[in-house]
Amino acid sequence: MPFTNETDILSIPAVLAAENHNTNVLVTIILTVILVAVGATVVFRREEPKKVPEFQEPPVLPSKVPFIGHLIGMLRWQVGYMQMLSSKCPSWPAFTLRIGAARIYVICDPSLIQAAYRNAKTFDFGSFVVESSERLFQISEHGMKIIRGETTPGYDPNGPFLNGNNGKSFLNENHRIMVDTLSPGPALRSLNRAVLDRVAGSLNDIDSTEGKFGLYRWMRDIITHASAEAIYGPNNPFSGNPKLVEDLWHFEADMTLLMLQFMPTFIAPKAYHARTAIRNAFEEYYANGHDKEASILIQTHLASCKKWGFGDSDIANFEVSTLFLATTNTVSTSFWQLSYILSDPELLDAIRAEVEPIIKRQNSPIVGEEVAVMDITLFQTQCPLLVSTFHETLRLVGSATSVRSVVAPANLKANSNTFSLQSPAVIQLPSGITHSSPAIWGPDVNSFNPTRFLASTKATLDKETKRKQIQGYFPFGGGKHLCPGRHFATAEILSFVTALVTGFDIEGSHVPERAFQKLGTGVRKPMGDVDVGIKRREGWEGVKWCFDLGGQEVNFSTLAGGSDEVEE
Ligand code: HEM
Repeated sequence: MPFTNETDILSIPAVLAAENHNTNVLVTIILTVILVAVGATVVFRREEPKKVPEFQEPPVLPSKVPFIGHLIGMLRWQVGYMQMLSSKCPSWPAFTLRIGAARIYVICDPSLIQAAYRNAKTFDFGSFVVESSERLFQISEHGMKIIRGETTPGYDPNGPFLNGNNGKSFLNENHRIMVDTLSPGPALRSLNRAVLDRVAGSLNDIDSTEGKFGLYRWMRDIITHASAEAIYGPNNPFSGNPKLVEDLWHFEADMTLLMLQFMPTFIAPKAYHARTAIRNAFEEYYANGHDKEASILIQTHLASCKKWGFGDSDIANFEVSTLFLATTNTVSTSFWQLSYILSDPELLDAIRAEVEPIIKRQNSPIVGEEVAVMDITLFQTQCPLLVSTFHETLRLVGSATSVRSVVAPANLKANSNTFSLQSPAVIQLPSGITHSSPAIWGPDVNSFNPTRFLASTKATLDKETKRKQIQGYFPFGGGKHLCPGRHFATAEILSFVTALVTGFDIEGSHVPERAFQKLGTGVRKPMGDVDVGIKRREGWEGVKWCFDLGGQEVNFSTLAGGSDEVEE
């Protein structure tokens, strides 16, 4: 399947070319040089390439600039680059990019993507976690030895990386802790309870005198404070410290540049100083014993860090990553879902009518006021349109790319496609490609269709389209590393958005343009902010908001989708 016109490959679709981006030439050149070196280290340090001749490799997509053309493309267009390439060859199930001698396999076919997720043994994520811990979180050499599994009893330098997928190692244990404490059960329940109490507090503080403010930033700050309090307890470093909240988002904005470890105070000064400030604040937090009031997630993680021998300084270094993961995608998803609903008056009315029955109004003898209690266990059964808009939002603005390294030569097989993949190599599974494919979603792929994920809509699809949509929609990734925070995020987003559309009138909202998507971003951000005014809706003026998690466990498995079953 050769390309007939190479110029086509590197020409830029209007939608991407129109986007604002600020990658300057100097930084691009520096990034290019350093990432070539990084890529070579990641790719070559483990094994020599071995060939599996049985089947063909995915076809090579050439670039006009030899050796580093695709690297320059990735740095210039970042997350959007794979989408650009794929739009030039929409029928290709996968393609290979060559950067020097290194290979990147980009998988576009939904069945092949799911096949790759299932084989976590061959397509490994651990090496990327090790690499980013070292580059982004400034872990000491002693800490890196623990992370690389070198302090594990019986460590065999020639054995499987990180002592195997499920073997004894700090990373495997930490992964298990995340999955266990964030899956439906008592730990998640208390986390949900804490985050929603804090969200309710923010809603109850709203009065009509606020004037205009930026909607994205306002939601960002509420979610950041609520998540920090739920995860780290009432004396978390962010409480009463708006500067540290700003710092978290400065870090988030330029963390890719920090990963280069090249003149960080020059190329990413705000992110660099922000990381130091957050790290110092967490060191003080732990020194003062505030972690005793933290969530089970943090207490279990801390016990594990201590057991494996991490020093206090490294423990503080880790924390920026936890809070970053817990907020970065949740904030944008909440903002977009709310904006899409508010932009369509008929949809807004329909959602208000759908959610009102799950909100009970009652006079509370405790607060002496009228309370609006939202039963969040009923989203799944009683609010199909709301849930459909949640998924449609994630389809349109969620474009995370899962990356895995191919640790042994393998065949990737699904339906009629089988490809041979060499090792070492990197595979990329960009959800941006499948989420925006007209072949999967139809001609209205670029529009927000609120009913797309309703069971009644899906029932009209033929079997093949239904299969492609199920497999091609993966905003939370998949396989062993499927986002463990998806239940927590779903509860928080749906509750927050539902309370806002039901109890408040938000004036001036519209759906903004999307910002240029930097490497490392999962959910796209808005370009700029949207100035709005907010006031209590007629009939809801005096109520206090409160979220009820019901008598039973809130199980968001069906809502958040996905399963973490993988081949071991
Ligand atoms: C709308 C919100 C969210 C989205 C769209 C999202 C998306 C993702 C994606 C795409 C991945 C990579 C999965 C892969 O490569 O297969 C991921 C990983 C992860 N997410 Fe989320 N996430 C969200 C919220 C959260 C929250 C709230 C938390 C924590 C409370 C969280 C914690 C994590 C962790 C710890 C990982 C790494 C998992 C691993 O390495 O095994 N996420 N997320």
